Amino acid sequence: MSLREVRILHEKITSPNRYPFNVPSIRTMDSLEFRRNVTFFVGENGSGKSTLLEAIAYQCGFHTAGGGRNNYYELASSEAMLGDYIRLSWLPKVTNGFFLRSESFFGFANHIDEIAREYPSVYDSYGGRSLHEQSHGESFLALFRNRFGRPGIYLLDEPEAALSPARQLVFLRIIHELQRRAQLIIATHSPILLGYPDADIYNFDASPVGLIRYEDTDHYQTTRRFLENRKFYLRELLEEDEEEREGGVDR
Ligand SMILES: Nc1ncnc2c1ncn2[C@@H]1O[C@H](COP(=O)(O)OP(=O)(O)OP(=O)(O)O)[C@@H](O)[C@H]1O
Repeated sequence: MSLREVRILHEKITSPNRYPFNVPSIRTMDSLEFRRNVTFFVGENGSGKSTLLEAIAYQCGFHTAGGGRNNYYELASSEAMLGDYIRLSWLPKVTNGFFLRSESFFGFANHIDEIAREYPSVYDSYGGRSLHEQSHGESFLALFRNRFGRPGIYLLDEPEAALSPARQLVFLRIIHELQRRAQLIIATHSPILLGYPDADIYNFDASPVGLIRYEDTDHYQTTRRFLENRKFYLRELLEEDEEEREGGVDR
């Protein structure tokens, strides 16, 4: 583990009411400590996980649309608006690694195809063929298996997006191998990935963001309740919906 802490430089912020400084998790955060090789960010949609992860990627010098230090490509890099307002503390400093954003993976695959026109051997790092010739989930796993091996820091934003539950379990093994020589920070909604043992989970729904036990996350509790008693759960959910509609205002 080498990234020890991220600190928000509140003293530099001049427009606290604007994005990203007005996001509650960011507004109330002084610093986050990284104590383990695997750290998860969990929280509702819009709670600020990607905002912070992107800012960390920016400070690492990774392309903020996804990729490593050497992957500069046309896809407009998102501005990582928080990037200049955080400070990272390292021991030791690492420069190697990868930032994965599921939503910009398509652009990344194009970029690799372009490189391959001149250097076909680039595919060796991505399962031997174009990422576009593999299914969404296959291409993710090809990237994880082939490119994620070296020591460094891996910042992953919802890596489960394309993976079936069985492949998420395969991915857990990849995480397990990788964390022996690398640090991973993963924003996720997957109750399977979150179950990885010996990880810290930071809850972005809390103000300030704090550690949470796996079993206390909404993701675990909601999934568990659903799976344990699906019929009852659905009846409540759907009937509530009908009652709301019946009692609702006519449009
Ligand atoms: N470029 C932007 N300009 C203004 N607001 C933004 C911008 N990007 C994100 N936001 C807002 O900031 C908040 C945090 O967004 P962020 O993407 O960090 O959430 P998240 O926790 O990663 O969500 P998800 O789980 O849905 O990916 C949201 O309310 C979002 O609408």
